Amino acid sequence: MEMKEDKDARWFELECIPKDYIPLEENRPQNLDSPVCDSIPVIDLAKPNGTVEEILKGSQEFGFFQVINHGIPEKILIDALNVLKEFFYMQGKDAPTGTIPDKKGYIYNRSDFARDGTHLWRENLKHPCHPLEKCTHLWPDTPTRYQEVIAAYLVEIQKLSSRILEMIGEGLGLEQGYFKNTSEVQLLSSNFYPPCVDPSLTLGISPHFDTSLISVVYQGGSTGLQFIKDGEWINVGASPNAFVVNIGNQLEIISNRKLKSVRHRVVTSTHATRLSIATFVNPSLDCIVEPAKVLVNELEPSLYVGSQYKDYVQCTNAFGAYTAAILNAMQ
Ligand SMILES: O=C(O)CCC(=O)C(=O)O
Ligand SMILES: [Fe+2]
Repeated sequence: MEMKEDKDARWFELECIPKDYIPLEENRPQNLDSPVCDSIPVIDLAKPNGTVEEILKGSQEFGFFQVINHGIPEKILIDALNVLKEFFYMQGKDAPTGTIPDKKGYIYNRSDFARDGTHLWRENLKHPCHPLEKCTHLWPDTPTRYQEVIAAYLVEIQKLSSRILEMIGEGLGLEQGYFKNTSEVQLLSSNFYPPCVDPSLTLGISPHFDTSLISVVYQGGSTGLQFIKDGEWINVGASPNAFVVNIGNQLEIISNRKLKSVRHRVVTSTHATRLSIATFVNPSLDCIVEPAKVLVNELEPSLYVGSQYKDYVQCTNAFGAYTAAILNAMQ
């Protein structure tokens, strides 16, 4: 995506990287020449057969796959990227960070902290999305189109993610509709990663696992997302109309580890800006998450103790630094 680079002098006129953005040597991105993975499945959802098997293969081997021909109108995707781009451009140097949602609302952060205390090379906007009708009006209202455009985007993500979860359920041998009333598109997290003069010294997002069932990411053809495979960082390819889907910890539990939640990160680029929209499809807060009964037997005993998703979120700070505020806003 073309981005004009006049947004914020704090990001774009930096010729050397401030010390507090540089992690300890062992936490820096090593080997930035990692290969682009051509083996993670790119699944054509318009195909009549074989998609369930491909989705399962991607989820077992890599924890990642992409989907194309998903039927979501391109305009909805482009509008969403554009309105988020405008939102990020509007946050001035002096904009307050860490806006805590009061009841419901949103959180905007610039250069938030990685676990080791260094700053990440990104800006981030996060907000609850469920139930949609009840939160739309509490999201940013500048740009003025924000709420309308993002709500339209999320309606499509709800449909797409239900379809994908249904296929995953089928592949695992779960009863039809297993996820139907127990999963929600709960959170949106959008990231703006400006170019960086030395990508070997910074991280857009540090290595992490997602705490979702699945995460659905639109990256508009940009690069930077990497996942780990056999100890090596692999780039997720950039196809403009594809969604990247990855398996989160909750689905790893429900599948009794047949599907893998895989560590991933975002690296920066010297020339390209990355804008991504991650949506987290999570269990409803009061769900008890445990391995599905049909996947547990004498030969394959349960590998996890069940726990309520809300407790899990609370105990692991699953929604990031503002988990308590977001949880509060969601209840
Ligand atoms: O695609 C991205 O920019 C990173 C999204 C991600 O991994 C996350 O928000 O958990
Ligand atoms: Fe993630």
